[in-house]
Amino acid sequence: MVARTPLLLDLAGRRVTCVGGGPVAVAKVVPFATAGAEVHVISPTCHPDLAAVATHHERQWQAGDLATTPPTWLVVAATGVPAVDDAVHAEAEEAGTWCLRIDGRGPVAVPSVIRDEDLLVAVSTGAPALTKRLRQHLEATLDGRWADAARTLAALRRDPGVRAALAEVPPAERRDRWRRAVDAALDPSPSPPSPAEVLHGR
Ligand SMILES: C[C@@]1(CC(=O)O)c2cc3[nH]c(cc4nc(cc5[nH]c(cc(n2)[C@H]1CCC(=O)O)[C@@](C)(CC(=O)O)[C@@H]5CCC(=O)O)C(CC(=O)O)=C4CCC(=O)O)c(CCC(=O)O)c3CC(=O)O
Ligand SMILES: NC(=O)C1=CN([C@@H]2O[C@H](COP(=O)(O)OP(=O)(O)OC[C@H]3O[C@@H](n4cnc5c(N)ncnc54)[C@H](O)[C@@H]3O)[C@@H](O)[C@H]2O)C=CC1
Repeated sequence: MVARTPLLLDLAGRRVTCVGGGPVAVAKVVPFATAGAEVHVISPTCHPDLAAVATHHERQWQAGDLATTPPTWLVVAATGVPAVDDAVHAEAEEAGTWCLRIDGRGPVAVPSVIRDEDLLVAVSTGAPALTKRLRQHLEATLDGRWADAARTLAALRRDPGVRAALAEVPPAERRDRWRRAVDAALDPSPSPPSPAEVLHGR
């Protein structure tokens, strides 16, 4: 078992290089482009859905391809050709670049994701087919009030008025107000307390 550590990455404006342009590359890399990554594909062929969101270099992988300006943050080894994916992976380790291998043999892997604006649930198991089934099960059973609460509370967390009000109270009181704001946001009663009022201490 590979014990991978879950992290949340902000890829906006960051360089992602994808070696290979087949259907699996599409599934992995289109979401990175949607998240704002600057995606370059190095591959003799490139699926149109990937070409639509990336710069396509129509050729095979060459040693030195990760020495880019700006630097490559993440490389996806997506040829399915072991010798090529090995070469990409080795160069990534040398350069300190994260490497997602679609054959599962790299340090980086993508989870299954349920996303509704500020709410994100990520799932991983040792078996991708089970991961997908669990994601579908959670999606079908996840109550919409969690996403509603996330939307409300994340907006309040960014609100300068709320930040200013909370800056004036000691950390223990701040934590208590957030805990009560969560209770308010999840309160199913017809006229629940307002999370904003709770955070302002009113
Ligand atoms: C390690 C990882 C690396 C990575 O790709 O990041 C990886 C590797 C491999 N996947 C393989 C096969 C399949 N992958 C899927 C589906 C998904 N695979 C995803 C992620 C991951 N797949 C990473 C770890 C995930 C984790 O930790 O749980 C998901 C979750 C996310 C996504 O792709 O967005 C997405 C579901 C999205 C959703 O929720 O819908 C299905 C199901 C289907 O297609 O219906 C199958 C066929 C059934 C099967 O084989 O299990 C093979 C064998 C290929 C072969 O044998 O030819 C390998 C290589 C290997 O490790 O053996
Ligand atoms: N991680 C996952 O979720 C999954 C992984 N897989 C694995 O993915 C692989 C198949 O992926 P597909 O996208 O279907 O493959 P594919 O064969 O359709 O695409 C491979 C791509 O790599 C390119 N390529 C080949 N040699 C190259 C080189 N030297 N330099 C640059 N590009 C090169 C090809 O032109 C093509 O665009 C298999 O190894 C399978 O085990 C399969 C299903 C799911």
